[in-house]
Amino acid sequence: MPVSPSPTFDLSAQHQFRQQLVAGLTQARNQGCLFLSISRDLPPIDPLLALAGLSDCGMDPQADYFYLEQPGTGMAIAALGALRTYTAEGCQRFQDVRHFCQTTFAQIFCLDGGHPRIFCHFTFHDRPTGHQGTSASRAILPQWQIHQRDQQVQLTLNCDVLLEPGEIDRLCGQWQRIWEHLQTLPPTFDIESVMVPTISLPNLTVQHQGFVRGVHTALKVLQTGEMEKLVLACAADITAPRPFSWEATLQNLRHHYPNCYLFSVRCDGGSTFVGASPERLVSLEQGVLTADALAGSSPRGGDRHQDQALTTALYHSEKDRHEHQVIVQFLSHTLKNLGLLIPPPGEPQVLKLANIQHLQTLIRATPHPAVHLLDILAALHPTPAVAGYPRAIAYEWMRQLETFERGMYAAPLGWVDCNGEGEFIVGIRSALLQGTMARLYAGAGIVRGSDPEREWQEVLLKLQALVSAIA
Ligand SMILES: C=C(O[C@@H]1C=C(C(=O)O)C=C[C@H]1O)C(=O)O
Repeated sequence: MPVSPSPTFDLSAQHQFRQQLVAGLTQARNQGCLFLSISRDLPPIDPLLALAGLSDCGMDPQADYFYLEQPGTGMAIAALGALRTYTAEGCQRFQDVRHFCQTTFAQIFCLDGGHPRIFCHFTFHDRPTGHQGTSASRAILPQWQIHQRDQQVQLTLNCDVLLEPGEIDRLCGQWQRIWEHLQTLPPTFDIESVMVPTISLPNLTVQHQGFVRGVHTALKVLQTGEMEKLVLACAADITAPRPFSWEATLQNLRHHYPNCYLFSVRCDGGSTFVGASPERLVSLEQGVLTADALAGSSPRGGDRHQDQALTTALYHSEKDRHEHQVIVQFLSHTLKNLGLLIPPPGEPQVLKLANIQHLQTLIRATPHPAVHLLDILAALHPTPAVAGYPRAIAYEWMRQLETFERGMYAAPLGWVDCNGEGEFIVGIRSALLQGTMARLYAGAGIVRGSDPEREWQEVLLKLQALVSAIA
């Protein structure tokens, strides 16, 4: 990906932007590139607010978008519009997406420290059936991107190098409108304008019975020793009097779950997928590769004393420690088999969220230049945290015992950049919103010693957290 030295134009002025765009397009064409990427530093803004308002800047309200934020660390990425899209399905889908990303990055000419990213989302199964129109894998080079890290915010525009003069005018006008929009944003979301959630869970008798039946079957299989863990999930459908808003839902979630990864993406069927996941699958940033082992759960206590008692019980629970260890071992072995160096993982920590707490171990590894992040994804997904172990057997049982299609639930979602760095999270604690309808997902890991009713309570806790945030 060729990169030009940084010019000193002030991109906020439209005529200067035009000059730089035209010069950049020529340079990009001369280098044989197909795309140009221009970036500009922005003053601190709220990236969610920025994305939510971009549709007022002449963007198609149905345009593709992607949002990922971890409020606690100040990381946020928002992308809008699709310049190039790729879809794939089948067992080679991660490798196919890697090939698309590498080819696309090689065709981008980056002006002025530009840092384009490709956003990717996947479904849980590599050939989903009967799902809501979402491709098994989708990778998008966006038109617009806002990236925030350590208080630094950057706006990036990606465009085709073969723009007609009329299209250049249109793009300059759009840049100007977006620039003005970002300048006039209030510093934070106007909480008054956020729709207050008023929905409650529907009657879940059928799900409850089906789930408990599934757990009993799983326990019998676990007893034979043929399987060590199975993750069973369920879906709850909700209808609201007015259409759901992913922006309002995210705003509610970011208040309750600042330590989680908040995400939302438009699916290719027109629905939106939204959630607050505590689980990173894998990230590679500044040369450090990290994968999260997250499993073993307990509710939070009503007061400090009770909460501490629950934390201690979780930490020392043989059943939860075993459930957790299955994942630590799986991640460590899989990364080692890919040729990565891994220091021995430490003892688990307890990750406390608003309503639930989990055992968590961060697995660090030294990346290998020949192993792309998407190859790591291919090897890791689905981990025993969301499928079970051994994977093939867990898969069979999951398909038999779950009566709904997982879609994007529990599947990877994230981004990669031209240096091969990126971050993927696991799309749990999530919902699919389509107009006035929402489908909420939640699951729990079953191991020997699991109690069916307690596991159902865990699922219910996760569903309740979601239902109290969707708006
Ligand atoms: C499957 C889910 O969560 C997973 C299951 C957990 C458990 O059973 O303890 C904990 C975290 C996640 O790995 C979900 O939230 O839907």
